Amino acid sequence: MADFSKDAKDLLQYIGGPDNILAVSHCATRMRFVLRDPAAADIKKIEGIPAVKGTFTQAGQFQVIIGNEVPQFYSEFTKVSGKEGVSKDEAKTAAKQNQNVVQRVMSVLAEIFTPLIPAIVVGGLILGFRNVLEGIQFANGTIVSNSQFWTGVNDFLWLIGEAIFHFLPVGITWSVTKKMGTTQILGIVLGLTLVSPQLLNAYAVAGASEIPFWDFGFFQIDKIGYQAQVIPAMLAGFTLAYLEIWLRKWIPQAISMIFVPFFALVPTVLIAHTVLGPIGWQIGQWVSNIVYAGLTGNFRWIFGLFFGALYSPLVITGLHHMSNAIDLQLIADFGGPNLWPMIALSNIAQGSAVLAIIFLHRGDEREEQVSIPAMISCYLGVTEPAMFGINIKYVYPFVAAMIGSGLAGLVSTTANIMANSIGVGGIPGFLSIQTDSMFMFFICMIIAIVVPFVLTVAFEKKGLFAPKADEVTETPVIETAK
Ligand SMILES: OC[C@H]1O[C@H](O[C@H]2O[C@H](CO)[C@@H](O)[C@H](O)[C@H]2O)[C@H](O)[C@@H](O)[C@@H]1O
Repeated sequence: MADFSKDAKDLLQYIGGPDNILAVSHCATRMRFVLRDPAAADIKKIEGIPAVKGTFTQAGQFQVIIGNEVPQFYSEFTKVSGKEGVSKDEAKTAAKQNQNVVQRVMSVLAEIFTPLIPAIVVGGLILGFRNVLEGIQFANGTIVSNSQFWTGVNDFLWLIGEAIFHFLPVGITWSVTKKMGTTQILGIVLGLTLVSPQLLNAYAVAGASEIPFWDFGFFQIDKIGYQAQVIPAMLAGFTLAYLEIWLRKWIPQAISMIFVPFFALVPTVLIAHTVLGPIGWQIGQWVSNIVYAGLTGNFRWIFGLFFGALYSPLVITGLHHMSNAIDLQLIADFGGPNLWPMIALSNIAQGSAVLAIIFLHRGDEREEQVSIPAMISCYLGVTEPAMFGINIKYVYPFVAAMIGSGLAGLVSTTANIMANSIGVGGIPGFLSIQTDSMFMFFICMIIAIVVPFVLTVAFEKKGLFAPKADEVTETPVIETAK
């Protein structure tokens, strides 16, 4: 494991010392700071730190790209700086930063869904494996129909798959309370009330001859579950969090322990089952119907082309995780996401552009220390080390990857490629693809590997999209928001 103690100390010094840090956190590959005085950070020096692959400012956050080892770096940084996490005041300061409404919505979605990804990826692999066990027809039937052992495995794995996908509202309401800094256990309880076995399962609603209800004499409330639903859970989660924040302002400290949780949770559960749930379900269906129509309509190839090409620039902004909200709604409504396969292809395309750079610059040991791990990381679903360490630096590999990804996206939507779930967004991504889409997904993978590779080689040879030599030596600074 790398020793980051010196790099962490240097970062602390160049960023302006502990007093200049209002908040620090990290995501999959970056340290994210809210700085008191952003001008006090010496960007040139920070980018000279060996562990740092680049910096940029997005939506008021100063982000320092470290790569996959960011959790270790973060823990070292918290030791040397004594700074950890985000306090309420700090969060307020961060919220005041210059974000427009769209940016705010996207970053909120990204923050809520990022903590859920590890579980969703496990779920995706499980669904893919179960698909092989019970979905593929061999000459004498499926694996499950021929083996008690594999039937047992298949049933057992659904315990985990169901927990991840059907009980997803619990993860969402928990994540909302975590993001809002309110009581997380209340978020978990609220989520459980949306998927409780006392309710009619969401998947049984369409075929039910009658809907059970709570009978209050002069009015009734339907007992409907919100299994796998995203928007009802988000609406309920935010209602709970804002109600709790509001109650804390009014209820005296001495009795807040009893009254705040009670008056936050009970009304929220009631509103969730009367208003927010039905409305949220409807909105969720509209969103997924619109996206699904875009992904399956006559012009789906254009949608695929643009989404494929533009996904990696979206990753640069850090707002890409909001796509998980849409994919999860597509899973709930259509049994699988058809947006996510393009995400996996885009990540593969970035890795392939780096592969071309490794080939073109073979023998450059210094660069290979960055490029080889970055390529592996891309092929396993994390692209920032590749993009910030190599592709954006040289520009033409990034353009080549965008073109390759756009073409792969075009083919993916044209062929209606569908996944079982969100999976590992790289080469292992094929494990999460539905069996009847598997062949075309392999074709798309070939496109996402070959096109960026060939174009990167061609662009370098022809000098196309290449920055001037003196610009390449600098690690790029990408300003995506002022
Ligand atoms: O910012 C980290 C990475 O985020 C995305 O990948 C992660 O989420 C994907 C689902 O949206 C999942 O398939 C992948 O395995 C995860 O690593 C993004 O696609 C990556 O480019 C990015 O590096």
